[in-house]
Amino acid sequence: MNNILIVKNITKRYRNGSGIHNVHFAVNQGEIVGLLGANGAGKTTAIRCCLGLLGPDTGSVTVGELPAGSPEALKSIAFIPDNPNLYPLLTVQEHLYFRAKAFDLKGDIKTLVETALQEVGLFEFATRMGGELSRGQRQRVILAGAVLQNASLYVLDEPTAGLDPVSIQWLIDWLKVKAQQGAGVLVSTHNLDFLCKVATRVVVLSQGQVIREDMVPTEEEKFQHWQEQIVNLLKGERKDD
Ligand SMILES: Nc1ncnc2c1ncn2[C@@H]1O[C@H](COP(=O)(O)OP(=O)(O)OP(=O)(O)O)[C@@H](O)[C@H]1O
Repeated sequence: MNNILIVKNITKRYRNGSGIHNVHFAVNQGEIVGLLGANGAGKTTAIRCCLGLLGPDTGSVTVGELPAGSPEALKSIAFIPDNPNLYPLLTVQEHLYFRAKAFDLKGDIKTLVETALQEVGLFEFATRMGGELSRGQRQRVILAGAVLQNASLYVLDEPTAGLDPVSIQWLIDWLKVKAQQGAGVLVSTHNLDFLCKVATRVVVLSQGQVIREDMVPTEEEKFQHWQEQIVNLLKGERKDD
C-alpha cells in the first residue's frame, strides 16, 4: 500500500514541557484514519506537524514523499478546520476564485469552481456572502476548495461539530468517495459513531503518545462493544476523573 502521509517518531515539546512524544503513524492512499484522544492528548499538535505549521523537534513528517510544510506538500493537503471561517465579504464563488489563484490553478477556473460547488451541493449559493452562510454551509465551501485543489490528503479537525445528522451522513459518503478515488483521509474527532461509520483504522493518542492502533470493526453489532472499549481506554488515561 502507498503511504500518502508518514508521521515518523515525532516529538514536539512546547515551552511548558507539554506536547507530543515519539508519535508515529501513517495514512495510506484510499484509507480513512481516525485520530482519537481525550482533550489535551496531542491531536492538534500532531495535525499541526502534518500541515507543516509546527516543525517537530525530532522525527519527520512526509506527505507523498515530500517534507511536510514544503510548497509541494502544501498543495496536496486539504485542511478542513473545526471552525470553518470564510472571508465574510467575499461571495462563495469569489472565495473559490481566490483559492484557485492561491493554488495557481490553470484552465477554465469558472467551470472548475462551478463543478466543485455542484459536488458539495452549493451551486445555488455561489453569489452568497461568506458571512451569510451557516457553519455547515461554510464547511462545504472549504470542501469545495479541497475539490478545486484536487488534494491527495484530506485532514479534518472535528468535522461533525455543529452538523445535523443529514449533513454528517453526507460528509461520510463524500469522504468515502474521496478515499475510493485514491485520497488519504485523516480525521480527528471525538465522535465515535461518526468514526465507526467512516474510518477503517484509528490511532489513539494519550498524553502525547500513541497508545493504540486499531482497525474499526466492520460489523455494526461490534461497534458498541468497540466504542465501550475505546471510552474505557480514554477514561483510564484521563487524569481529571
Ligand atoms: N501553544 C501551546 N503552548 C503550550 N502548550 C500547548 C500549546 N498547544 C497545546 N499545548 C499543550 O499540548 C498538549 C496537547 O494539546 P493539543 O491541543 O495538541 O491536544 P488535543 O488532543 O488537540 O486536545 P483537544 O481535544 O482539547 O483539542 C496539551 O497539554 C496542551 O495543553
